[in-house]
Amino acid sequence: MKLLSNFAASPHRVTDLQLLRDADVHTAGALLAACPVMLADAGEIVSDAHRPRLTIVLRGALAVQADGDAPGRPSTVAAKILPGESVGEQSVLDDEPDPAVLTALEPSELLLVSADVAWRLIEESDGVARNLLRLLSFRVRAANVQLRKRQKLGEFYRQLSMNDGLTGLHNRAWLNDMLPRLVGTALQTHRPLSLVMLDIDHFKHFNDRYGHPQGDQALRTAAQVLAGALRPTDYAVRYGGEEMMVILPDTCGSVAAAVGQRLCERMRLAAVFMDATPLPHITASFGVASLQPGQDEQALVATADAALYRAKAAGRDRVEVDASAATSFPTATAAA
Ligand SMILES: Nc1nc2c(ncn2[C@@H]2O[C@H](COP(=O)(O)OP(=O)(O)OP(=O)(O)O)[C@@H](O)[C@H]2O)c(=O)[nH]1
Repeated sequence: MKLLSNFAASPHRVTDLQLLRDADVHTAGALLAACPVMLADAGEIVSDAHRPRLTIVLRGALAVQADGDAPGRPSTVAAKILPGESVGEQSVLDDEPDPAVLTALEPSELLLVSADVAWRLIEESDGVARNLLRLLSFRVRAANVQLRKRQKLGEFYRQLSMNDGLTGLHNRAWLNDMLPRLVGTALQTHRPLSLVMLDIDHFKHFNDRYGHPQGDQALRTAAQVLAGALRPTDYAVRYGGEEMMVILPDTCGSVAAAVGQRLCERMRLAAVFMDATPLPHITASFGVASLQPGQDEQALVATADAALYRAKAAGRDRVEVDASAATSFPTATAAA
């Protein structure tokens, strides 16, 4: 930056400065008189990372870049400071250098006000203090709005990362997070919990014969069958490839076996359409298991998976219920 003059010798007036709008012009003018007016070139960084100070734009414009931007990444402009506006108030108030990076967006004239002078301006005029409070309150409000937007966006991406893009079911990442919690809750509360694992039959053949997009459509149909047949408290997960899982909290083995049967029948009957063209029906094989005392989620999944492969070996399009479902974890009532 190049020194142009001090404020007293510049053509700018106290009344042009928003922060000093309600200040006594003579007192404020006297306090600002010796403050330097600098000329910054377009693109020049004008922030001072070592000293708190107020920077007031007299001509041109400044970009404020958030301090949280990762190095090497294009920075995001958090705010634009126009003639009459100031930046750095908070750094003056808490006596900490401002970590935000200020860049001149065009050739700009800037009034630099040290923390000492800024404090004297505040002490001399209630109007300046009031303007400052209004400004800070506005900024806090704007920051809160930004924060809420980011939180919403974060939640949106979190949801997205927990769902399978093809079927819309929960995905493996969701399962890895949730199943241990569901199992833990069931064990702690002595409530039953059952799993149904299913795998579409001869799906390689389906893909080879009708094409991968048609296979994708069959997977979507299978997911719809699951989603349409479950209670709101149940969960359907795409476990991987053409294998899916249904988690049934608070459900004993005999009920889970009936759910498996119902899903098996609905899968067999479900029509698969690709652009209004009907494709052959699909079937799936199912394995049902129920949580046992002392069992962890991995053992439970392995038990349901083993039952599923017995269903495959027995001819597919059927439900195999593991012995654990017959002796399912006692409900609170049964345990009492
Ligand atoms: N279209 C499509 N196919 C998939 C997807 N994920 C996995 N597959 C296919 O699913 C098929 C699974 O084949 P296999 O594991 O041999 O099992 P299968 O042919 O269903 O035979 P069984 O399970 O024994 O009845 C493979 O051809 C995979 O390419 C997917 O997202 N879309």
